[in-house]
Amino acid sequence: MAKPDADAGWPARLLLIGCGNMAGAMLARWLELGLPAERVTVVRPSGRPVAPGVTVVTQVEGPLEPGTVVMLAFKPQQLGAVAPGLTGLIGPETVLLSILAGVPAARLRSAFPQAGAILRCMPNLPVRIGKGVSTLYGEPGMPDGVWAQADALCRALGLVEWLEDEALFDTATALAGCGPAFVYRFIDALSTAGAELGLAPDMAARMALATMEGAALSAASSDVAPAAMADAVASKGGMTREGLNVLDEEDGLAPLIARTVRAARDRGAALAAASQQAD
Ligand SMILES: NC(=O)C1=CN([C@@H]2O[C@H](COP(=O)(O)OP(=O)(O)OC[C@H]3O[C@@H](n4cnc5c(N)ncnc54)[C@H](O)[C@@H]3O)[C@@H](O)[C@H]2O)C=CC1
Ligand SMILES: O=C(O)[C@@H]1CCC=N1
Repeated sequence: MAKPDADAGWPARLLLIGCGNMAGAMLARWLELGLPAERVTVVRPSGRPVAPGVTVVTQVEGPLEPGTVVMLAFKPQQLGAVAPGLTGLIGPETVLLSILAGVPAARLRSAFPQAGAILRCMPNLPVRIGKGVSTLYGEPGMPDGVWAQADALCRALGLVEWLEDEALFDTATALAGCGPAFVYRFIDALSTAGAELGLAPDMAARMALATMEGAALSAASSDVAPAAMADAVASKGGMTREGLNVLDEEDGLAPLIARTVRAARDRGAALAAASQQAD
């Protein structure tokens, strides 16, 4: 796994505004790969320690050093409440990286008009093991150096995909940001189905998880498309085909997942609206 160069790639200072499930996973991975902990400050209302060497404060304090990367990692609905305390500290030397679902760059720009650069990043939880997906979008005209720094930071977390069209950001969020939750549900459903048909629940859980892991890893290391791999499992006249016939019914898995992803995507607009409140 490529990691950012010790000095060129890691930000001179990294300020996390919020450090819950998602930012916590990102930070843990970065620290594991060598991000110097003393460069990191976390703002969190609880003041609870995050990791050895990382400074934790309950309120953001300025001034920020030039070149500070500020990562917004609280809930989108909190933007209106958090922005006023932060906006005066964000200047032309600050890079703002937002992982807030649904919140458009224009909304961030109106909250932080002085920011040197504004990027959106949509990671997912497997970043913790370097197997995440991060979708990135930068405001037009972003300096190359900022692009490269964000790219390197996120590449340390797994796959990186840049979007040119921000209108697709909610779709990318639904697919990859929310995606792990959908996959976890599938694993659970597979396991439950096995248990309902008589397997011991703990055995079914182990088998479902290992099957998902093996299937995903083999698909990732194969040139064959997943749809064709499914057919390769199905022996002619055998058992798999009977199962696939159910999944492939007109109202089977594909339309279900399409509705799932669409519902998640459409929630982005509501989060964008909520982020406008209390401004
Ligand atoms: N959980 C996930 O898989 C993903 C989450 N995201 C985004 O990450 C952001 C955080 O989500 P989670 O980590 O899941 O939520 P979380 O609830 O685990 O973390 C949010 C954190 O923000 C902190 N916070 C609240 N008010 C604050 C304030 N005034 N100043 C500083 N920190 C404050 C809370 O103490 C909490 O630790 C959201 O905007 C979400 O859209 C993005 C991609 C995936
Ligand atoms: O549920 C959410 O809104 C965030 C965005 C992607 C994953 N969690």
